[in-house]
Amino acid sequence: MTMLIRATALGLCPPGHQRALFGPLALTLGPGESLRLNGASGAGKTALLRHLAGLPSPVRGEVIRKPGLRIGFAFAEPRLIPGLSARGNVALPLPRPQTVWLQEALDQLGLGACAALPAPLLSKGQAQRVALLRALAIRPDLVILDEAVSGLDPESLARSRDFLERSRAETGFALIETSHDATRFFAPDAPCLKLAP
Ligand SMILES: Nc1ncnc2c1ncn2[C@@H]1O[C@H](COP(=O)(O)OP(=O)(O)OP(=O)(O)O)[C@@H](O)[C@H]1O
Repeated sequence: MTMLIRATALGLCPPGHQRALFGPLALTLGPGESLRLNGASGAGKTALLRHLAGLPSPVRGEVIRKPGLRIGFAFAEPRLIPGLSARGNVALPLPRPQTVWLQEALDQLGLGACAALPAPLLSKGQAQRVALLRALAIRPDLVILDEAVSGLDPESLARSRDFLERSRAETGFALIETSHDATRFFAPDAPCLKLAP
């Protein structure tokens, strides 16, 4: 099977730490596969996810990504563009205007009424749903969710779960996720990689 990501000799020993927080460890992820990352606060989950995605990170180790791999990344902190509306943030990474998809997606996540609001006026849970849609908008091969739904109420969580599952059924993306709340994993039965010394 073609691998999306293959990583080896992963490890983290941040400046000022006497010993490694985790590693060495390796992981591979193929199309449509899921992986959960587990570890105490400060274990290095966000740092590892950033390293896998090619973002600046103190984690060391080789990462080979399938050429052209499209990664949709959503963090606990939504990191929306403040000068754009909710709709504008989701539309930003779209390669071309997809008005129908956009409106349906916003409605399905319960964001229809706030779609025109500037990002700074959204609640945390609204902003997290916008960030989730933005991650899915590019039709990614791999979705990385880092505590991405931690602020959602049960109904918003259920809507997000439905939307993510339907998107996944259409495009078959792989998923790596982390959550301190085990009930908030989208793939709770997926293999779990525990980060620990
Ligand atoms: N750019 C960086 N430079 C130096 N150290 C860093 C950097 N980024 C993270 N760290 C350190 O790496 C360690 C792991 O941080 P990280 O945010 O990955 O933990 P986490 O497992 O995601 O924690 P939480 O569950 O609380 O979000 C922390 O000690 C942090 O200070």
